Amino acid sequence: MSTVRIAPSILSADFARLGEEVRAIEAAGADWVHFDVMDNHYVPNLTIGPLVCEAIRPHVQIPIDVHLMVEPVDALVPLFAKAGANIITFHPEASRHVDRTLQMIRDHGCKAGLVFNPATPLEWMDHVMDRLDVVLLMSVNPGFGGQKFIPSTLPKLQAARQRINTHAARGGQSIVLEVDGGVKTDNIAQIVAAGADTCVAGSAVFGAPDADGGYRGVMQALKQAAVA
Ligand SMILES: O=C(CO)[C@@H](O)[C@H](O)COP(=O)(O)O
Repeated sequence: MSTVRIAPSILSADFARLGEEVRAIEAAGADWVHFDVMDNHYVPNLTIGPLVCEAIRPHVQIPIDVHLMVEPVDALVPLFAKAGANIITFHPEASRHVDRTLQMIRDHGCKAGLVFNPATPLEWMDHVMDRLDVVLLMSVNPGFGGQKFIPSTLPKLQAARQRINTHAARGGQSIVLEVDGGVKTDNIAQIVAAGADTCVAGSAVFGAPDADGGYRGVMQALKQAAVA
């Protein structure tokens, strides 16, 4: 079985049963809970905040991976850290001081990461490599679940993987390479081959429940397809 991490995005979960839904994905083998925060300003959609993070925290042991699609960023960092987030990622163009925001996240005891939209250049990474725990490449434009994977993400993943490996070869810390948007059983192998070690999947997971309402079947299918 593959060692790729799967982080189901609860954007596609049943919000009326969120506690049950996150317990079900953990029981099915999910590695992280991916938690999409949208502010109707940086992105057109409006979703969930620290209160919901705090509410689901007691339901799972696995890390909560908070993806901030908000502008500005900094005021939310302490709130999500207090609400039980383990990882906080943000878009560099949404923060006036990227280095400071990364450090702030780490100072609050969370892993820190940058998120790159399809048209955001990877050069944003170069001067903050030593502050990064996660690099998240968006393979759709952020704002909505259920969109189609943008193929130009594949060479971009290879380029990000090269930067991360070069950094590690020079004695730097290890950095997770995560991809988000349109990940399915029929493209996950290519995505992992291009260098991703962590895949967010929203509609692919929550849109394919087992007969008992769990998600073991689809989680297993994604992990198996990742190494096919
Ligand atoms: O952040 C986002 C969208 O902005 C993602 O996390 C999506 O929620 C992933 O959903 P699918 O593309 O897997 O349905």
